[in-house]
Amino acid sequence: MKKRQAQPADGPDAGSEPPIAGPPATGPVSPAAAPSALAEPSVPAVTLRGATASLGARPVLRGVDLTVGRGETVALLGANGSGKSTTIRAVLGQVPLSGGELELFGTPFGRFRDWRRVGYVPQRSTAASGVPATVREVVSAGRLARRRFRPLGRADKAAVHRALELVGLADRARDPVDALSGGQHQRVLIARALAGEPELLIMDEPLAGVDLASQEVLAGTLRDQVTQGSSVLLVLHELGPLAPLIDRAVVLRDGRVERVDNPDQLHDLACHPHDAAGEQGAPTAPKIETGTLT
Ligand SMILES: Nc1ncnc2c1ncn2[C@@H]1O[C@H](COP(=O)(O)OP(=O)(O)OP(=O)(O)O)[C@@H](O)[C@H]1O
Repeated sequence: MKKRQAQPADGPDAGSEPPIAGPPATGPVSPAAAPSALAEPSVPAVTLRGATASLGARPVLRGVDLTVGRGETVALLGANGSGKSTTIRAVLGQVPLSGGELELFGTPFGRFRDWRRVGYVPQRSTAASGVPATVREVVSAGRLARRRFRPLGRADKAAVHRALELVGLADRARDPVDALSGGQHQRVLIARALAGEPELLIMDEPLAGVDLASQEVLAGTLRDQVTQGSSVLLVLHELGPLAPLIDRAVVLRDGRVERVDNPDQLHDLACHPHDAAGEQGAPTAPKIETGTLT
């Protein structure tokens, strides 16, 4: 099935800021990559090699290797505190690496400017609740990396509308975000990321605290993105309705990759998440230890 070919992002409105995530922290960067890597669709969207990072004095990432290929959907799993959120925050430049290498679309992080290619859905608890804005205004912020400080054009407004339709909230566009339920709020954040038409979508626990209806909307939306060739990196506590979309699950433990599960193992985990052994006593897939849903 799939996939949309990744387009090289250049041109006058190419975004240069991280996606609604504040300025990236500075940190060591890998050696320069060839400029042609930006135009090379086979180059992974994300490459982390031996990434280490500390929060305060505490070493949190202890040598993480992670690759998200073009059109690939990778889930980060692991117990509470294993370093999942820190890993994606490192990919976004919010947590500086103390060692190792990070490349986005083949470009060393320190030289990466093309943030319009990246969409980010933060954990819902860190999202902008209490902000006096309408649903459309929040979703429009997803075009900022493309527009910088210029007003939205027709294409921007169409992209915002499309994103709202994708998450089933077009009829709520004028409502204040504070008038929405938790699950609907999560859908707004997803629409904000989708409005930027990213090639790489990064999501931190998109299912946490989300009702079944919104989970299904999310699964459908993600399927649509993947079909178009987007790459997806997401933190999950359980695979749930997203299981069929996931190509690889990278399980973290104590800031390191404990193991990587392929689609067959994922099928077992999705169908028998709590079975450590099959009917004959033969092991199926090792159980994924997850944190609790918040
Ligand atoms: N600001 C901080 N300062 C110091 N330590 C931190 C900070 N934020 C997180 N940590 C610690 O870093 C470790 C990894 O945290 P992280 O949020 O990446 O884990 P996680 O796997 O996403 O956990 P969860 O499933 O609970 O969201 C944890 O031990 C956590 O206590």
